[in-house]
Amino acid sequence: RRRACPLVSVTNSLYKECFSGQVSTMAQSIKYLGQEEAQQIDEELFSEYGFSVDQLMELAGLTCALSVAYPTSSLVKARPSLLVICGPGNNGGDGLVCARHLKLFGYAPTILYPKRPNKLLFQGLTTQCEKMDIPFLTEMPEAMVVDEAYNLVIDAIFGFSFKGAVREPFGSILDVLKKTTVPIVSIDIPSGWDVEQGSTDGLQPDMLISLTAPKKSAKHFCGRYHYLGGRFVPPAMEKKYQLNLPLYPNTDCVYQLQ
Ligand SMILES: NC(=O)C1=CN([C@@H]2O[C@H](COP(=O)(O)OP(=O)(O)OC[C@H]3O[C@@H](n4cnc5c(N)ncnc54)[C@H](OP(=O)(O)O)[C@@H]3O)[C@@H](O)[C@H]2O)[C@@H](O)CC1
Ligand SMILES: [K+]
Repeated sequence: RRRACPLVSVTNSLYKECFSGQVSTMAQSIKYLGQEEAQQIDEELFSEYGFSVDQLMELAGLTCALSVAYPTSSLVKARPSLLVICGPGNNGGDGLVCARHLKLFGYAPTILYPKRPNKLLFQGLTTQCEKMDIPFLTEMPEAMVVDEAYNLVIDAIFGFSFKGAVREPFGSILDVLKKTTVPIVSIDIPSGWDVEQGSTDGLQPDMLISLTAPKKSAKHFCGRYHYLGGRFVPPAMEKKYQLNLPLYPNTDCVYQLQ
């Protein structure tokens, strides 16, 4: 059983105050996306709507940092240490952006980024983190070490393009994560889960941050906090895919679904 997550409990109570009475009714109608539909929307944002990957990745990663760090000034003073584990695709890119913003918010992230794509985008994001004095680990620590050294793990390993059996080195990393007790925050999909079916013996994160819209596997999420982020969907796209997104309040970029 996982320990209570002090970071997210504060976030939760604040959001409850803001949204009491509205959450369940509005959340019911949100569309849960299948894998192909999520990929199609992603592709269309770039091809038809003119967005660039790094633009949306910045917004996605910022949303994730905001979800973790929602005004918690006392925790910022304590400089909680976090482990951010980044995978080889865009989910990993979200993790790098998230780590950079968390550092700016006063947290002390450490990154594990074992498989780095040979692309300028990811090289740039890595350099930005290095220049912010965010340390990079060379290997995944044992579960006991993770529990002692970090207050929170951010899972940015796989997103909506994950398929099939987990390949190394990520199988071993996920095995360690399953043994840890420190709270886990998963970006978009709990890594290792089938994007639509979920997983019965996989990671059980405490927080899930769904980007753009939740994926079908999110129906199997049993953790405490489910946030929606990615407030960048143009209304015409929302209408076309009948996403039925909730109204983000004011200028907020995070919406609590659960
Ligand atoms: N529109 C949005 O909402 C936005 C979405 N964004 C984010 O993008 C995410 C989707 O990104 P994505 O398409 O790059 O896929 P993602 O899952 O990160 O990685 C694929 C990589 O994983 C690997 N891999 C796959 N299966 C594997 C296995 N079994 N075992 C081992 N490896 C496996 C695969 O490797 P390969 O098959 O190439 O060897 C490939 O390298 C999305 O979830 C969200 O977080 C934001 O950034 C921007 C706006
Ligand atoms: K993930």
